[in-house]
Amino acid sequence: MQENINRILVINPGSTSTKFGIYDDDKLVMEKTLRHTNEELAQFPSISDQYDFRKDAILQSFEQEGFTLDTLNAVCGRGGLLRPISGGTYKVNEIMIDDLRKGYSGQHASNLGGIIANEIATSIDVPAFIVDPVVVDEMQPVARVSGFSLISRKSIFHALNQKAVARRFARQAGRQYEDLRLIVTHMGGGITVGTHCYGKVIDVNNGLHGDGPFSPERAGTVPSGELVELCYSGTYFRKEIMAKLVGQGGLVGYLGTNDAVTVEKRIEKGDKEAELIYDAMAYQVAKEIGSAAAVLEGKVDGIILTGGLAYGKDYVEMISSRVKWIADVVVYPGEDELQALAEGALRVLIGEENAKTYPA
Ligand SMILES: Nc1ncnc2c1ncn2[C@@H]1O[C@H](COP(=O)(O)OP(=O)(O)OP(=O)(O)O)[C@@H](O)[C@H]1O
Ligand SMILES: CCCC(=O)O
Repeated sequence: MQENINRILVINPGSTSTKFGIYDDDKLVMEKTLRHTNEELAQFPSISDQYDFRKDAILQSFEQEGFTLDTLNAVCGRGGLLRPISGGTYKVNEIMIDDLRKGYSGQHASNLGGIIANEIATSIDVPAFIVDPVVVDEMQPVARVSGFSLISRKSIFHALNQKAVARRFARQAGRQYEDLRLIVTHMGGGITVGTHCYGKVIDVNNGLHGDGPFSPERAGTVPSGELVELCYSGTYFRKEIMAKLVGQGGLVGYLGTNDAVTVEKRIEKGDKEAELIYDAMAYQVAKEIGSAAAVLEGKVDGIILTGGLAYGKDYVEMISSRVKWIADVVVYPGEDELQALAEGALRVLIGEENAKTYPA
């Protein structure tokens, strides 16, 4: 390998997969998705117990592809439910590892990203980083006020992909991300709608167990009084209610599947319930985009739709037709997360940016 090229291993643990890639600078050399079955993961009581299983799977596959660790200049993982921090690239440190291990803000597969990156990097004495974890918090003060004085709104969202696609939009428009006012909607297992104002996400729904549109497997905002009544009805355990909000909410709760492709097939066959629920999911996303447009006072440079659901042409149309009066709608299906991790690490390795220190 040429001496002036930085080889970076990037790691993105998801709920049902571990994705990793090798980059020479920002060029993809190899990428792999290791899928984990329910049975495989069910043997681990918690996400942190999956650590060795996921790390060994990466290392084994890495070697099978003919790569050796000593060629790496850095390792970068997707960061997890840490303390709220601003966006950017962070060097992994002890406080971070401790927070990731205990799940400072909760349990999420991405908690393993920084831990695995750190272990591999330490073994070969190169730096380990995380980039734009799900807890990136750049919300403006007014967005934090929930209306219920005991609870503040939180920023938990697809920060890595949202920022990556926003930068991609800016590059394609010949502009700087920091000069744009954008609405970025990531639509995957969870759905988050971010209001990006001059390089900061000043408002966003908490897509994990907070608010916003319902999604393939999460309930999003629900009528609060009735939820409280249900919690105290004696019918459900706490765990069951939580599962109905996250994991078994949204499409799963109504239609028994989190797979939008299956839903589309049911609609084609004339399933009216599926049609209504699918349309409701688009309707709620469109309403959230409308709210973001109000936050940006109607001055919006673009609306970006991204994530797995953005592959669905009909679904995209159901949203676009409701919001295209606000600004042009651009669709980037899937996600750019591995590339975003590599670019985040590279910006630091080539001195374009300084790595931030967690938790400052
Ligand atoms: N071609 C397609 N048409 C419509 N929907 C699709 C298509 N491909 C994938 N999807 C849907 O996208 C959703 C999953 O999106 P994605 O893969 O981004 O989620 P994830 O990575 O599991 O979760 P998250 O993005 O929230 O981290 C599923 O509902 C899936 O059925
Ligand atoms: C909302 C945080 C990312 C996810 O959907 O898992």
